[in-house]
Amino acid sequence: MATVEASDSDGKGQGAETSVTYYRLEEVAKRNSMKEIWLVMHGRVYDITRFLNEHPGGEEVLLEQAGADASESFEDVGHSADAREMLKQYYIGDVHPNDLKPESGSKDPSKDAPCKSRSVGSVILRCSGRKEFEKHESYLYLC
Ligand code: HEM
Repeated sequence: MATVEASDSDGKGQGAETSVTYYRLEEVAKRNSMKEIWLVMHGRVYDITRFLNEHPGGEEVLLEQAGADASESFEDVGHSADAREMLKQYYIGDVHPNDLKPESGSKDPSKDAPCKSRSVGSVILRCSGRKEFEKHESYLYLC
């Protein structure tokens, strides 16, 4: 696990610092039981232990994905915007850049290029697997 500090990316911040915690996939994989269950979705790590009993789709499907990347199964179900909003409260950090894989299923070869992660000043720029900018807290994610 690693924590990286970064300042506000728009430069208009009040000097407030935020940090992101990176988890290795190896570490996530250990959280695979009802006692502690973590999932990876789109490069982000979620501790969904307290959500297990509340999931409208049941705990079984979550246990099947425990400790692993559940992005595809989550998208296959066609979860609502509400479900995506709920996710935020379980977010605990990002997958370590060295463990990031390009998202598969894209027919566009340009999207299959290996993901890059780099630091520009105090801002972490990271491939999100999509050709668009995405602002998350004070980080800019791009491909
Ligand atoms: C923490 C992550 C997740 C959250 C917050 C979440 C949330 C929800 C919510 C709110 C619903 C109700 C329907 C909707 O609003 O879309 C739902 C249904 C469902 N979810 Fe999840 N879900 C998560 C992960 C997963 C995963 C990884 C799977 C894996 C297959 C899954 C499978 C299902 C299924 C099968 C249903 C029932 C769909 C139906 O009855 O039509 N969910 N989930």
